Amino acid sequence: MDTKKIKIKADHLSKKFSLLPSKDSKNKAKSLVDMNHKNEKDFWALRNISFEICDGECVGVIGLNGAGKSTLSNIISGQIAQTTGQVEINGDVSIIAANAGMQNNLSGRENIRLKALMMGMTNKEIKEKMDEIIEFSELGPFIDQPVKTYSSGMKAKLGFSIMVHQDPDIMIVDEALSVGDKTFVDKSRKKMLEFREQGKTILLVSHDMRTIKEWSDRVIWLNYGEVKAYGSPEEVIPQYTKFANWFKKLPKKDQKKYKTEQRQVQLDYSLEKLKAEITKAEPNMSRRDLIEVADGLKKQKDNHRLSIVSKLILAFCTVMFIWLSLVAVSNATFAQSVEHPRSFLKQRLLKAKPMKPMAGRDNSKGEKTPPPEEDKPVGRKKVRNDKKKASQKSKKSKKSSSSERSSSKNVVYTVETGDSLGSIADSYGISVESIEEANPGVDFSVINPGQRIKIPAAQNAQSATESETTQQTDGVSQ
Ligand SMILES: Nc1ncnc2c1ncn2[C@@H]1O[C@H](COP(=O)(O)OP(=O)(O)OP(=O)(O)O)[C@@H](O)[C@H]1O
Repeated sequence: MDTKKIKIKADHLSKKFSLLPSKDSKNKAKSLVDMNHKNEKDFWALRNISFEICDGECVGVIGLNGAGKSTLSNIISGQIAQTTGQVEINGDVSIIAANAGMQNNLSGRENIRLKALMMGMTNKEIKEKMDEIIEFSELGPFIDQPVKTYSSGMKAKLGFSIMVHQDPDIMIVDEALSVGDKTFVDKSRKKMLEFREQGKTILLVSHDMRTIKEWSDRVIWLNYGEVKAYGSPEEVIPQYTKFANWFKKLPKKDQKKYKTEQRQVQLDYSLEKLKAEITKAEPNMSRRDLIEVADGLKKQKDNHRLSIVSKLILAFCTVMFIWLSLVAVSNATFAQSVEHPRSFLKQRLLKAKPMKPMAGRDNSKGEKTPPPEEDKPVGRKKVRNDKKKASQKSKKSKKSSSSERSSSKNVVYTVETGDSLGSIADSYGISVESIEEANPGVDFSVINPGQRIKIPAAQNAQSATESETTQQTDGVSQ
């Protein structure tokens, strides 16, 4: 009985990338309004991949350029997420790729620190291992230079040194053995051998069949995103070599035709095709499992597009943003705008009548205010900034309030939306200071709709007189 533990298990793994539309001017204009990315094309870099890798195994991954080898190693190392399927990883994974995994703007030393922290090493452990890692990397004084200045061989040396000192359970080596110089490659191989003897798992991505043959217990051959073969090196390598030789011997135009056809298959792939493949390969799958697969795939469907719920949330946020902007530029409070949305919108958008302050409710804090006092009637005249409008307004309101104004009592004015202290003072033909004096202790730095203000008696009477005079004049002229 095989007692080996499964270290990596992939089930119906797929990876879909969205290809951006070509950048001609027609597409550029379209892309600006293409919120749902409808012009983007789906490209399936991996399609329905399933395999298992056990404890202590070294599995080689081979295939032509663009076959999906790096995409697969990036999914297994957790750098990118798969589109469908499951990946089960039992243990810590560390990846060394010739061209990936480094922060290019950081120095070699900073990258060592960053990776060590990501692996959960403490500051003390990092300090203890730092010199050892730097020495293994052979980078000498270059360790403090930004990684973007390194050659690919130098990057591989740094990556490999970090990885072997992290001591992971699963090591992914993506083309890293082919870029260093011979002494470094020999040193790296020795470390990998030690690693293997400890019964750890290695995923080795390489174009070099000799390296694959030397190291691998099993080989996965990927071709344009799908597994063409998975088995012992003796089985798979000859099949792949035969295919690679056939491909190389094709005339250039036939090579191009073959590539175009294969890429088209990757573009035409879909979740429906994946589902059909799964049900065909596993006809005895239980109804429950089938539903699970179908549900899982449905969830992944169009995952880069906005769902209905997201669209609704987006629409709601947009409306709220516009509404709050209108509230911000008006003198109304949010509560008022919501309670009287029509008059608020009329006032803001159609520039019609100002919004009435809410009866019995104060302004900003939404606190209750007492209703207007009947023995001290509230001035309901429309306040305008210029004196002419103010006097016209006085005329209009004469019938309702001139007698009250001409009395020697104080008038109480209820502030309306759009009023300022200056405009109120103007409309009564009095000074701002006199209003302030008549309302001791009131902070007039901000006035709110619904706020009640005493208008001083003397000037009030004067305002009424002026108002009446204006009316008489008007009467003569008519
Ligand atoms: N981010 C991405 N967006 C769109 N397409 C991508 C992306 N990453 C990879 N691809 C495409 O996915 C396919 C597989 O790429 P991948 O790098 O995995 O191939 P590979 O087998 O590692 O190639 P190579 O041997 O040249 O390193 C390629 O056609 C590539 O263009």
